[in-house]
Parts: sequence; C-alpha cells; structure tokens
Amino acid sequence: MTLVVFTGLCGLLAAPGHLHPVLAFTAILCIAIGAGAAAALNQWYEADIDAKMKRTAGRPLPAGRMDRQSALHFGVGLSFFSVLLMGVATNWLAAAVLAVSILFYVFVYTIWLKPRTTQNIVIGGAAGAFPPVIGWAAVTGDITALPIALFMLIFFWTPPHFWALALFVKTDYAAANIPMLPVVAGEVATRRQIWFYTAIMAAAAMAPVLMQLTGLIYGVTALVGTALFVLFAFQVLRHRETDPSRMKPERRLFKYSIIYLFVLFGAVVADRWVLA
Ligand code: HEM
Ligand SMILES: CC(C)=CCC/C(C)=C/CC/C(C)=C/COP(=O)(O)OP(=O)(O)O
Repeated sequence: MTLVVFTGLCGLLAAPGHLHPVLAFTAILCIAIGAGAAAALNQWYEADIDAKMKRTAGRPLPAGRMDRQSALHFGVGLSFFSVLLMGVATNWLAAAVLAVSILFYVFVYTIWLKPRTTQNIVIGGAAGAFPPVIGWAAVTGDITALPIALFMLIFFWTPPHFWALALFVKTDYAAANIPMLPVVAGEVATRRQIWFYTAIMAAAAMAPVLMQLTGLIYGVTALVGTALFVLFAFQVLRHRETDPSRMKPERRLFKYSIIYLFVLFGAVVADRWVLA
C-alpha cells in the first residue's frame, strides 16, 4: 500500500501543471482510501483462504476481530467515498481510473483470476499499476505517454516481484489451494517466467528514456537500477533450490524489487523538479 500510494504521488508530482496543495493532498488521500477499500473487499472475499495461510491468518476477519458484513460495508462505503471525493476535488477522469482500479482488483483479480489461473497476477496485477496514471490525471485531466509508460513499468514489474516471493512462500499457497505459478508449474518454470518478465520490464523501464519522456536523472538511475534487477533475476534463474529456507537469491530479488520501484519513481519526480 505504501508503494501504491508513493507511485500515485510520483505520478502527481511528475505531471506538468499545477494543482492546489490541498487538492493534491486530497487526491493522494483518495488513492490511499480507494486502495484500502479495495484491500478490505479482497479480505472480505478471501476470509476463508486467509485463515489457511500463516502469513494472513492474523488479519481482522480470520482472527475474528471483525465480522464479514462490516468488512463488506466498510469496503463498499469507502470505495464510493474515495471515487466521489476524487471526482469533486480533481476531475472525473482521475475518479474513473480510480474506480476502474478498485473494480479490477476486486472483480478481475480477486474473484475471477486469482482462484483460476497461474497468470492471475500478470493480468490482475494491472490494478496495482494504475496509481501513477490516477495521480497524473488528477493534475492534468489527461493521460499521455509518460503515465502510460509508468503503468507498463509497474505492470511488467509485478510478475518478478510476486513470483520471487511466491517461490519461498509456496507452501502457504498450496495449503490454501490457490494456483500460484510455483505450486502448479513448479519452480523451474517460475524461474524462467521471472526471467522472461524481467526482460520485458527492463525494456519498459528504458522506454521513457528512449522516447525522451524523462531526463538524465531517470536515465542514469533506470540504467543502473535495471542492470542490478536483471543480475538478481539471472541469479534466480540459475539457482536450483527447492528448500525455502535456502532461497537467498529469491529473497534478495523480492526485497530489491521494492527498492527498485521506489527509486525509479523517485527519479521520475527528481527529473521534473531538480532539472526543471
Ligand atoms: C497482483 C499483484 C501483487 C501481488 C500478488 C503481490 C503480493 C505481495 C505479497 C504476498 C507480499 C508479502 C506481504 C506480506 O509479507 O504480508 C507483497 C509485499 C509487498 N508488495 Fe506486492 N504484490 C503485488 C503487487 C504489488 C504492487 C503493484 C506494489 C506497489 C506498486 C507492491 C508492493 C509491495 C511492497 C512494498 C511489499 C512489501 C511489504 C512489506 O514487506 O511490508 N506489490 N506483495
Ligand atoms: C488504487 C487502487 C485501488 C489500488 C489497489 C490495488 C492494489 C492494492 C494493488 C496491489 C496488488 C496487491 C497488493 C495484491 C496483493 O495480492 P493478494 O490480494 O493476492 O494478496 P494476499 O495474498 O495478501 O491477500
């Protein structure tokens, strides 16, 4: 959620034009409330699955600190509130994209794809790629090449981010009967898919440079950051280990994926504000 809100903030700060600071703060608040509401609905739908996994068993619903109906009301209420407030405070394009991302996370990812296919996070993961587009649209009322490029970067970043983690928490997903890639296709296939999506992600990371949408700070940061990402993904590709306690390269890639996105998005903003 922190990174989702941060990428939304970067989309907002990188956009040309001016938004009153109170309205800019409201826009970011709406992304945070919308993302939280979507997560509440995810947990409402998955309460029984969450109870079966060590990582999620302590959440309010499986742990019995909240009843399911309250979670549903909370999620639906805050979803409407965030979209309406976004529309009133900024514009209805930003509100519409926020609504699409909430609906995508709940219906396309959580309800439709997650229980059915190993590609669940590839397509469903798009939900997490919308925030920079929302931030940008809140300022400009428009969606141009740079926010689309930032969407593509998060979209292709999500598979290596999640599958690196899935490799070492595989048993959890198996226990809950969720068809995550390492559970269904095995570890070697997962390592290959991580490598495949990392290659596309690397192209997506360099696209804003080649299209001259960003400046020198992003260019250098993306080049160095992506080279490291590719190196760590290559180590994961070559690693032949099935014991989760010995999956060091996989843990490294997962942790690094998070730092990577923080730093690249920070660089997009630095280009606009430092080099302006
Ligand atoms: C379908 C897409 C995604 C899936 C399935 C996924 C899954 C996960 C899971 C299971 C964790 C571990 C959480 C835990 O330890 O309890 C995690 C951590 C994390 N994810 Fe994702 N993720 C996805 C997309 C994203 C996106 C789009 C972002 C941000 C742009 C993101 C940012 C993070 C961060 C920052 C953490 C670390 C949280 C922490 O350790 O406190 N993820 N992700
Ligand atoms: C602006 C907006 C509405 C954004 C919301 C979308 C969002 C939070 C996307 C991130 C995707 C994500 C964290 C998935 C977690 O997967 P999971 O639900 O399978 O994780 P779990 O196993 O922890 O339940």
